[in-house]
Amino acid sequence: MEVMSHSSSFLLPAGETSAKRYALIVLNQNLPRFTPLLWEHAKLRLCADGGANRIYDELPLFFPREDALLIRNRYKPDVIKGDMDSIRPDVLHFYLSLGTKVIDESHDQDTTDLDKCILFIRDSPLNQESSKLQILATGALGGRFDHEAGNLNVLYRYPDTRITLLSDDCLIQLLPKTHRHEIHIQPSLLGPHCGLIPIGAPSAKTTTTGLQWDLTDTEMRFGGLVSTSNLVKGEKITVESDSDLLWTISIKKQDPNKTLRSG
Ligand SMILES: Nc1ncnc2c1ncn2[C@@H]1O[C@H](COP(=O)(O)OP(=O)(O)OP(=O)(O)O)[C@@H](O)[C@H]1O
Ligand SMILES: Cc1ncc(C[n+]2csc(CCO)c2C)c(N)n1
Repeated sequence: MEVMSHSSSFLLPAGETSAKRYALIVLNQNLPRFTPLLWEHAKLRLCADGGANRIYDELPLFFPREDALLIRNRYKPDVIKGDMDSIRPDVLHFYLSLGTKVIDESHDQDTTDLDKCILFIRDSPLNQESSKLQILATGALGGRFDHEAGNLNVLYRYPDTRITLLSDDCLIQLLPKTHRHEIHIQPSLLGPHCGLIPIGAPSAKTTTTGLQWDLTDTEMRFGGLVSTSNLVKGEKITVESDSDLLWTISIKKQDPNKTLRSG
């Protein structure tokens, strides 16, 4: 079975990481503190409908000494896509005037704005077969539970696309059962709390290394055991399972001597 390697180098401060190729989707929730860093290194920047209000309102707050208009001009989304029932008219007109591509899919009331943005990225010419874009989505957790469940559902809907859901507190990725997984942790940024959750279907056998409570051919199911409040022990975790699992790990609060922001 092939190994899939995971690292969260996109959270490393500028200059401390090798090439990163990802698209960023800003959802309609408070911007995590590391949004400016993610924005600056993204190959494509999208706002899902009301996510544009967050960029407009909240990004200038990261730079209190700078002029808000200058910041809004500097942090211009490439695309705003969704059913357009949450973006404010003033925000829409502002980004239209800057040349942002706006895609109104109000006719589709069966898929979420996050779904719509993921399809745009998958079809983008920047997403090449030889070098696929990862997708990072900010504000995916810690809000309305129906939205959170819809956000988790996109991980299962597009299992061949590397999607990371982010909040200020944690990240979530899907570990498809088709691969063995090696997860590389930057201990200064991530952990120690983590979880492995068989949300789509039960797992008859999951085996891990590198966790405080490792699993050895262990069964997991809702209504039985799911691995929450686990702890990472080192910098490398391995996971093998007969079922797709959600992997989640906590994001450390900012070290006052270091900044996750590059601006
Ligand atoms: N409270 C939340 N918690 C988690 N994710 C959210 C939340 N609010 C929005 N999102 C995410 O941001 C995307 C855009 O949000 P937006 O508020 O524009 O959606 P919407 O479809 O207008 O929502 P509503 O169900 O309120 O009509 C959603 O598709 C969802 O992925
Ligand atoms: C069974 C079912 N439940 C809910 C919706 C509503 N819905 C799902 S995604 C979406 C768009 C949100 O931007 C809306 C309104 C539906 N269509 N079908």
